Amino acid sequence: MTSAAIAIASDHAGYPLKTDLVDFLREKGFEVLDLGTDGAASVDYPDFAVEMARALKDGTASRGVLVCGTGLGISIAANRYPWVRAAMCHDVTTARLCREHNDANVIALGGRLLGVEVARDCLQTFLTTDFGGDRHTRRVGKMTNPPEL
Ligand SMILES: O=C(CO)[C@H](O)[C@H](O)COP(=O)(O)O
Repeated sequence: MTSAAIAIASDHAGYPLKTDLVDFLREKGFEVLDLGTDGAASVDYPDFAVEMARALKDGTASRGVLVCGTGLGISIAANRYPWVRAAMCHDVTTARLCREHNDANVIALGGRLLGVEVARDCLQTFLTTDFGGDRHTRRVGKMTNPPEL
């Protein structure tokens, strides 16, 4: 892990889990960049995915955590940006493999689907698992620079 902050963002549906994960990250000693949302009022998850993409692009964050109701919409939105590899994870195996094989730099979690303990375990695994390199480097490169169609 680099020393840059871990960015975290959610919509209203992900806000309760985000609040817990901010505490978890701080307990673990990480610097946390909380990009919102800041309460239960209904918001649009793509707006927070954009802020995550911005934080990763300008280097204020090295990794990110995104939470919406399912983890689906906010990961789809973040993955519109080629430097974002957001992986929707629902257990520690997907959290491990998204790092080993995909070099994911963002974990996306479903705040309405996951219990807090499972989400914390996923995040811990995501943050402590290294990219495997080798053949996976070539494949990640193809995602970062896809052919023009
Ligand atoms: O999971 C999500 C996107 O994938 C959103 O959190 C969900 O769609 C929000 O729904 P609602 O506006 O009904 O609270």
